[in-house]
Amino acid sequence: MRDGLEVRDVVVRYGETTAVGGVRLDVAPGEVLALLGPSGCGKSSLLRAVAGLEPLAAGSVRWAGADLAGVPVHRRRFGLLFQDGQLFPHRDVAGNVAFGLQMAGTPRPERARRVEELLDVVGLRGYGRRAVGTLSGGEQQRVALARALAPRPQLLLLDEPLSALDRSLRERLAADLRAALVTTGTAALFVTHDHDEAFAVADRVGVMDAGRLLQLAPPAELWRAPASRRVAEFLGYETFVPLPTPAASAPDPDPHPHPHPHPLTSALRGALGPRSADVAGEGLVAALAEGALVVGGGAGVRDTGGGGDSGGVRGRVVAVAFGRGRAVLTVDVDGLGPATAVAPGVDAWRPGDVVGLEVDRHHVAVLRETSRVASLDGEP
Ligand SMILES: Nc1ncnc2c1ncn2[C@@H]1O[C@H](COP(=O)(O)OP(=O)(O)OP(=O)(O)O)[C@@H](O)[C@H]1O
Repeated sequence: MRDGLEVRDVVVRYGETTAVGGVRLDVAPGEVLALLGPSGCGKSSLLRAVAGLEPLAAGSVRWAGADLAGVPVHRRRFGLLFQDGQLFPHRDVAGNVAFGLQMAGTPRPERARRVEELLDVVGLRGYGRRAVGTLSGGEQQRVALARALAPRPQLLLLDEPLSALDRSLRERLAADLRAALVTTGTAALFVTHDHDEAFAVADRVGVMDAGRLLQLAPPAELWRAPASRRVAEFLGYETFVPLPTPAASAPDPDPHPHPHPHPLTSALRGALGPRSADVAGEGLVAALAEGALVVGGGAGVRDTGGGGDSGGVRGRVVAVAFGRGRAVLTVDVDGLGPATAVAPGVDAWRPGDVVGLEVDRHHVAVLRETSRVASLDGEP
């Protein structure tokens, strides 16, 4: 018998629409797993099926080895938290947090203790007597989280709980949400379309598309080695550069070695080092996220010549945007087209500048593309 949640080949259908097309995953006790994917990929449907709110067309959902088919929502001991926490407006903060405990018949002194404890966990100590209508959106979601955690659910199911909040609040709350789950040792399944949020909250992230789970891995592993271009795109990789097999490491001696590899190909191979050699072979692609191309040579220095330290990769600035303490440039790299580069200094750059570019390998992943793509070096 296994501990925790086991989702096995779950299918959810709405009439002709297959929203979830056979998903298998586990959530260990105390583990936080995020489901990441675009709107309509089926992540909410999967969450609702685990909750018991949607019938399974096929497959099974088990907790601690017991099949939950036929177990109604309120008997699963799973907590639910949605985008809009839906607090009871006529109860104060403590009354909201105490709700589940009251339903379970928890004695009053223990209830009061637990409410204090939970308000502390979500950073709202002393808020018990406040009317919920006087709270900010972020505070209301904190109360909703405390209310969901109070009855010690075996699993907390969260559907985009932060998406109604503004960005800076979301970032802070994502960190606080993770801390609250870890502190209370609560296993959670967390649905989001925001990769930063998934990375901030989860121990492992599952990337979903069109009702399928494409990859499930810890954030660092997912970031370093996305299984496909589709996964990489969801994670925020935006530019894809083919990496032809270098002549030296090709299985057969290449009758047409590349005498002049594209400077960017060489720079990527140099920056990636053994990572690109490890996965030598056909169809390798480097995926570049924002931050992968960095304007070298210090602020205000333009490279109009041979490239200097940048290994000869040059780009022409097409557009300039402000990026929180740095410039985010759209640069046209010969043979690659438009790509994003970051640069020190927020107002030192103008469209038309030619800049030298370096590669920051922490923002680059190597993946294998099944269909061949044209090479920067002019090889097929
Ligand atoms: N009650 C329903 N009746 C019919 N079709 C539905 C229903 N709920 C969802 N769907 C469809 O199932 C598919 C998956 O929807 P689901 O809400 O699970 O996706 P999602 O990834 O959570 O998207 P979002 O982030 O927009 O909520 C979509 O094509 C959607 O239109």
